[in-house]
Amino acid sequence: MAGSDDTRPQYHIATELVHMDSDNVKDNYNAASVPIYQTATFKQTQADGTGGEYDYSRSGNPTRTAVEAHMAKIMRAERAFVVSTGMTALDVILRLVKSGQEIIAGDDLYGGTNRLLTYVSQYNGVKVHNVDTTQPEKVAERLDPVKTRLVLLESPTNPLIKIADIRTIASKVHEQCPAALVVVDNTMMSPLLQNTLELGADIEYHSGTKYLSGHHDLMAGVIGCKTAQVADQLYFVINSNGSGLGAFDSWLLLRGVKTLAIRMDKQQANAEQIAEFLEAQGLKVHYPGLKSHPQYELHRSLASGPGAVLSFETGDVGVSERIVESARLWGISVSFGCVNSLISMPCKMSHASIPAEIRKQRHLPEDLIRLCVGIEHVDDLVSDLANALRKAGITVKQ
Ligand SMILES: Cc1ncc(COP(=O)(O)O)c(C=O)c1O
Ligand SMILES: N[C@@H](CCSC[C@H](N)C(=O)O)C(=O)O
Repeated sequence: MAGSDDTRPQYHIATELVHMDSDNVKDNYNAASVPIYQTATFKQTQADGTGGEYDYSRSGNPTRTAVEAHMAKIMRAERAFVVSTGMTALDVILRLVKSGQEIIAGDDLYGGTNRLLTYVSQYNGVKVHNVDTTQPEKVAERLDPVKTRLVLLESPTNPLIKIADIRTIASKVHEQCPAALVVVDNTMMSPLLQNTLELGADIEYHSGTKYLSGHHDLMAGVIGCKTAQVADQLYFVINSNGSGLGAFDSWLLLRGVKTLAIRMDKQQANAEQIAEFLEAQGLKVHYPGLKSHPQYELHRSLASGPGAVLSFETGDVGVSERIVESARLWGISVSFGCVNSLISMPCKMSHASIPAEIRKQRHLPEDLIRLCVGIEHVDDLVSDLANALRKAGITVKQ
């Protein structure tokens, strides 16, 4: 880990989230909160343009450096970067892939990720294989020691909450394709619940728009790299295309991440109760905290909790629409990871950019409802959901 000090105690992640290493916060006045360096350029002392630690905010900014160093510590990364959105994080990573090379990705993945992968396959001469990542052998079948450059995983997947055995897949990839990189979108778990670099990934990225910030008041992406070599390549891209996060949003992200543990603990506890309530109604619920989840044990071996996003099927699109529109506390909205609870229909919202025939091929149910559980009182959330189910014609057992 960058800048690690062997004599420093290793604290629990909930503690690490709150405390910043003091050498990451250089400030003339000992400000308790990292200052927002809202500046495009920095004065130099030498005629050759040197003499200052920073020269231009596209290349580096002290507020951004502070949150990047903090995220590297939290993710146990050699180096971390913060960029303008989660999709920008993926876009920066995809610059590592050249024409003629191949990517292996899941067949259940965020709609925007699918859209960007489709773009690179159409315009950049990159072949993308979409496979069922719940089966490591399906990934292994597509590995090519010469062509495979990236293996891109989500676990749990968005929106069907399937689990990829990151550990097994990473070891197969590294064994068969030493030049390939394993990349994991860890947005749904956050670094609090799952550390994918320790599970074998080379790059972990997040939509910082979600749990890391927690309040839906900014867009951000976070990338953690296992090696300095990959980090140098990604920094070159970020400096070249100007995708680094601005100072104010860096500051907001840093403020948000400090409360990640307390938010996620509450959101997850609520989600567990809501998943049990829905399952008790006879609905098909996708949530790795339920023993009925086909990969319950696998998920427990990868992560320290099931998180706070779940989805369920009603068997009828009209019924699902009535449930979504009848909820009062659950806001109809895309995104997740915020303190307030959200309800959505992925096929009509977050995953609408995946063409209908591909959604069908990949068995993405049109009636699927996704719940992103917040920190409200769980009784209010259950009661609001029960009312919505009743309004949609479902008999509710309490
Ligand atoms: C799993 C996942 N990864 C990445 C993204 C992209 O993040 P952003 O919206 O910050 O670009 C999203 C949602 O947008 C997502 O759900
Ligand atoms: N209209 C947006 C939809 C964003 S979905 C955001 C989030 N990842 C989710 O899963 O809810 C788009 O076209 O990208």
